Amino acid sequence: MKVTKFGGSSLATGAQFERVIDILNQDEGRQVVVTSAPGKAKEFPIKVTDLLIRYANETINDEDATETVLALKERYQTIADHFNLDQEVFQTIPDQLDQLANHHYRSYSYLRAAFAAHGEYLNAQLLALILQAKGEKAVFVDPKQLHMETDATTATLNEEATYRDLGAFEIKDDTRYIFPGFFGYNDRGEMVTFSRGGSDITGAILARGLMAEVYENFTDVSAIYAVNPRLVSHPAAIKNMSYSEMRELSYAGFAVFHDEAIIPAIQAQVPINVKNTNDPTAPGTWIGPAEQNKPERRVTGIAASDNFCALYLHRYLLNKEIGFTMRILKILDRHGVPYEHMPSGIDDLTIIFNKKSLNKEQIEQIQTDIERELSPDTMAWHDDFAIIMVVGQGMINRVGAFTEIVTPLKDAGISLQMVNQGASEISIMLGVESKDVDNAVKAIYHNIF
Ligand SMILES: Nc1ncnc2c1ncn2[C@@H]1O[C@H](COP(=O)(O)OP(=O)(O)O)[C@@H](O)[C@H]1O
Ligand SMILES: N[C@@H](CC(=O)OP(=O)(O)O)C(=O)O
Repeated sequence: MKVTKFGGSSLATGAQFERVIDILNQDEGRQVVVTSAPGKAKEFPIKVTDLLIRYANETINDEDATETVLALKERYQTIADHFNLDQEVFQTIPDQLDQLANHHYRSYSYLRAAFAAHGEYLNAQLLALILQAKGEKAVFVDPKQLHMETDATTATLNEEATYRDLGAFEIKDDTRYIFPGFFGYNDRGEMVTFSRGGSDITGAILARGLMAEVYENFTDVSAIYAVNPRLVSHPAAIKNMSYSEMRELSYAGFAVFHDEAIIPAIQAQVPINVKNTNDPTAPGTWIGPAEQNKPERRVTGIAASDNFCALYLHRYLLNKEIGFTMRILKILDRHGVPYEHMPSGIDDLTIIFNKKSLNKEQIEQIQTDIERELSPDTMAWHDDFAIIMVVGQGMINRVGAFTEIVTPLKDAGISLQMVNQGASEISIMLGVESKDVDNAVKAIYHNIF
């Protein structure tokens, strides 16, 4: 049995749904299907999830949501019309959109989560209705088996309860099960979402919990490329790579696959195959254990993200001072702020944060506390910090790899803010100013590939 996830671009229009149904019919093993919400298409420049977030905000602010609701209904209606779905059968979808605003929610966070989750919730129902209308045995599954913990904004999976329930989920040979991606339920029966792009995570959890032979992830590119195809035209395709390589690359900006979705696949050793809905015969990219996925080249991929900010600290004899780092961690803990990386030198230390993890007020408070409690000689806040991650199982011995990466930056006149060749032997992390990041990635890519 395979778990097959389709991204928003694969389910954006009726024509895309038709491709998806063809793909399902080509392989009886594709029994567990995960849907995203309808994504962007030429005629629809806004993702359904973003429309739902707008609808949620309008509801919270008591604003007129008529236009947004109409736009949402139109997205699902055009898909239903493509298949001449009986209007009476379809009607449950627009009805649920109307009802969303009438429910009671414990807080605005739960309201936002429930609204956002409905993109996939309704799309999975619609796909099941279309398949049923075609005479196929397809059932929509409300993902009650996905148990979520804590509040709506920092939801995590309750692994024990989830994998226990998935272990008991019965799969009949002749049936296709259509699960919505992106959300689960907490103990109180409230919908709670993963972070954006989280339908990939649902697919991976189902692949692990239902012991799939493969986790297929259908998107709109024929492979994962060595560099973002929006940056370099016709980049080298990655035929296969290890779980660890994918995790580092997706963490650092390869938006094609969610970085947290690797973990359940690793835990159950389920291979992942990223494929293209619009080019389904292309082999795509395989991701699996390192032993079976030997690298073709020293460098597998180069990812970048400017989603970071950094605090630079300098103090002479920092290396000799016991407890300096511990006091920094205590300050961060006090303000509830996680950090991403903390590379250090003999007298310097850089703390790198994800921009989404802290607000302006926290930034100011952290700096005030560090100034007061640690008296650094220099302290500088970098708001425009980007990270480049050069990743490759083949770099493990690294002889020559560093020169290959850094020389093109020097030649392009790009100043390196930070280099971290830390514990992970398969990656080298570089910090540059955001304005330089695209040119830096292109320069490294063209020097290596
Ligand atoms: N290295 C990469 N290889 C392939 N695609 C990438 C890469 N980095 C970023 N992308 C982008 O990821 C997109 C696919 O991810 P996403 O938009 O989330 O798809 P889906 O809607 O199928 O979930 C591609 O269209 C591409 O622009
Ligand atoms: N629809 C959600 C979840 C998701 O995974 O979408 P996609 O598969 O289109 O990236 C989002 O937009 O974040």
